Amino acid sequence: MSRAVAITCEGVSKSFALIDRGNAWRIALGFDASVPRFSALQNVTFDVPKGQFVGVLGRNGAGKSTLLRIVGGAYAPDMGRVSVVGAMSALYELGVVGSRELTGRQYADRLLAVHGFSARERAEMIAEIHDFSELEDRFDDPVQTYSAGMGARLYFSTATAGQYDVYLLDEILSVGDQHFQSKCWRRLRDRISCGATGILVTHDWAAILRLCETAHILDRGKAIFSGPADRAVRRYLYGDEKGEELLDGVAKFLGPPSYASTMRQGEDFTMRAEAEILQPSEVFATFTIERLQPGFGWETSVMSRDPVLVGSAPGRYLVDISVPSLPLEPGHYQCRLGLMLVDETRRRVGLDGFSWLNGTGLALEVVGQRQEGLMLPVRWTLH
Ligand SMILES: Nc1ncnc2c1ncn2[C@@H]1O[C@H](COP(=O)(O)OP(=O)(O)OP(=O)(O)O)[C@@H](O)[C@H]1O
Repeated sequence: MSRAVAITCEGVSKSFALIDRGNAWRIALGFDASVPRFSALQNVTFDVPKGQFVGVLGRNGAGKSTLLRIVGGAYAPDMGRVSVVGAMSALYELGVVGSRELTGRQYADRLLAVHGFSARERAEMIAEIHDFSELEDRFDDPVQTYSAGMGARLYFSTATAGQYDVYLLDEILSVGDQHFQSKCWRRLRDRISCGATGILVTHDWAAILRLCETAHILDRGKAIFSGPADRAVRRYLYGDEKGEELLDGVAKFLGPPSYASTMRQGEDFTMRAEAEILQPSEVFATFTIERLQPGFGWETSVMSRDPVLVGSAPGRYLVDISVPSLPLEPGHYQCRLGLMLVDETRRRVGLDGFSWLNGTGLALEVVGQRQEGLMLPVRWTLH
């Protein structure tokens, strides 16, 4: 069954005039046609299904923000078509743009009015924005007296105060301090869980993994990759989908490990791998079980505390891992198993491994009753 599409971007291209001192006067006089142009986006096509967030990755100047602005209607494309279904909130930049002489309160009121909220709705929302932004007394000071972080907090709080169908987010994750960032994440998750659709433009690939199922990579205005977010991140980080750079020739696994890829919750989990040390050196192994919680990110569910010494002399070694009474709730997980060196500065140097990041993740499905045997002994006392 095909899913409803909320955002369509079809064959979108955009160029900008290359302005320099020599030709600025031509633009000023409206002779744009004689000014050389530079192509910022070329024939970009993608859809965003309703209820999904997609990520857009790319190096500086790749065209990410231009694309987002075209989707949001701030720029008109030279060619192509964009359609967005539903009410939209666009967070193009973190900071307050225009109207800096207004107070925070007046600014929020104006932005909400632009989005069509009635005076009554605005009054309620402004109280909530005041609270969420934590601007306290400064909310009634002119925006031009705000620090960059305060401006970003005002803008984020206002642009996400209403429940919109579509969110366009440009590098929103650098908003304010850690405390405020985690509030922003909570709010976004809240909106997403209510069925919002969106596009997240960022250099922060971990944020893409937290929020998006699919992602696109732009390179000099062209979409060079579209696919699952983890593959896009590998490609963005490493230039191909192979993944992490590993140091060759020290130690390696002799084939994939053996383990049961489907198991019942509470059963003993075991995994066996064979490794070979090729050069005399202390080789360690690490093991984690993780899962991607859409909207929350990768969470580590089981982790061996420290890297474990496999051996130091060349030869073959059996690596056995066990997790008694696997304490995982039903769901789909990924196991990561790696070999590494730990250098004198305690930096870990990867030698070989199985990881979703390398495209060699070890899938694990846990079946059983949700919550069965996993209840923490929490006691409630209500006064
Ligand atoms: N209004 C504009 N006028 C002229 N050139 C522009 C304009 N907006 C963007 N550009 C140019 O278009 C190209 C793409 O810019 P864009 O801001 O979309 O890139 P980006 O991928 O978002 O980059 P960054 O990661 O650095 O924010 C850049 O070379 C930029 O200089």
